[in-house]
Amino acid sequence: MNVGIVGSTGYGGVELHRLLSNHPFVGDCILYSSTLNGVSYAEQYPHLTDLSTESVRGIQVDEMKELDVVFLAVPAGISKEMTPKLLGGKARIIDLSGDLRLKDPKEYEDWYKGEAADTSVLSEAVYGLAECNQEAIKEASLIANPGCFPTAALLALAPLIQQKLVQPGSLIIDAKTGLSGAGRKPSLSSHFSETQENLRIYKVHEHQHTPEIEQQLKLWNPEAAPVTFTTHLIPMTRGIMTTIYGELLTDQTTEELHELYRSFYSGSPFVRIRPIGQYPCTKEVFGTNFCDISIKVDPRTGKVTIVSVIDNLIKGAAGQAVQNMNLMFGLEETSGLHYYPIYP
Ligand SMILES: NC(=O)C1=CN([C@@H]2O[C@H](COP(=O)(O)OP(=O)(O)OC[C@H]3O[C@@H](n4cnc5c(N)ncnc54)[C@H](OP(=O)(O)O)[C@@H]3O)[C@@H](O)[C@H]2O)C=CC1
Ligand SMILES: CC(=O)N[C@@H](CCC(=O)OP(=O)(O)O)C(=O)O
Repeated sequence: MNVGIVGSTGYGGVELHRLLSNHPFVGDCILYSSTLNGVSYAEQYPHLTDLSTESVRGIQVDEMKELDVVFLAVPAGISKEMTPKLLGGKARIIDLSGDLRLKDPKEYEDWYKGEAADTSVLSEAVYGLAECNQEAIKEASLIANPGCFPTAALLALAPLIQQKLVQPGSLIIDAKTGLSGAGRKPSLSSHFSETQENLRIYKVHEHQHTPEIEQQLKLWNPEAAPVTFTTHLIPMTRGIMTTIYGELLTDQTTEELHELYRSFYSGSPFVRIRPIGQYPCTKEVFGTNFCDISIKVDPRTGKVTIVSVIDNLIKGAAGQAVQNMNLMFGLEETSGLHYYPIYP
């Protein structure tokens, strides 16, 4: 398969390049940039010296349409313009941005503060939460790859919500992220002096991933209600942890819920349900496509606590995109994604 990466100079793009360069079924991997043409990729990323011999090319839509897959690793606001130009060609498209995830254009306008993609494009886009939407993903020509926080939160919640075991409206999703989630372009809030030895809450009740989480919860259970979702910046490069609290509707024990989760994810090679009493940390999934989950009931309060961790650049972005590509092309779901976590 021949693939292209738009936004190849960004963090999502360089992670896609790493995974696709080591993928057994990928041939050419063409690197596109909106600002550079003919510049060596290893010059942009010196850790690839003698490993990457490619140069970055200017965006060429006609050429991209003839590839097998085009990954759009570009900021929100770009792919909604680019996707209509690519649709109808040979290439299947996987968009890593938030442009095509929300089905209701009004939701996009409210949360992303910009004009939504055309409704015909939105209706063609399949939400690429790989563990939960496989049949649609296999047939899709356009994938809206999930956001990093929704991936961690939704995988942690899927069994509970689908089984209607928690009080709708009681859910609190408390998330922490490393700084690479903000992309390569530096800003004041990602400045070393502003972030090291510091912990900061941000976008309180305004995070653009809130409607994405709620949209999927409602598809699983029409009675699902708005969630409380908060995000915090942690002085580390990669990793997301979500700690989720919800009120149980029945007297479930930890053992029962643990068994439910194990059985729900028994066919999912990238979701690891931890043994009872063991809680995952971000380092234990660093550099991999895993999502590790733990669950515990508090009989005193009748509440359940679920913890999930992912590597934001892999399961939260490039890795899930490659997993979706594998599903779309009938390959083993794990092709090119067999990495052990880098530890310590
Ligand atoms: N970082 C993460 O953990 C995650 C990111 N995402 C999403 O993935 C996408 C990429 O994120 P990330 O790689 O972190 O971001 P970066 O800022 O690191 O990279 C984005 C790249 O997009 C390209 N770009 C910028 N403007 C344009 C434009 N007008 N037209 C075409 N290309 C443009 C730039 O490359 P050039 O100038 O060379 O064209 C840039 O390198 C974003 O939508 C992000 O929200 C999703 C999940 C997790
Ligand atoms: C640390 C940091 O700033 N993370 C970003 C991650 C969001 C993202 O990647 O954007 P999408 O909406 O395209 O998924 C944030 O919280 O907004």
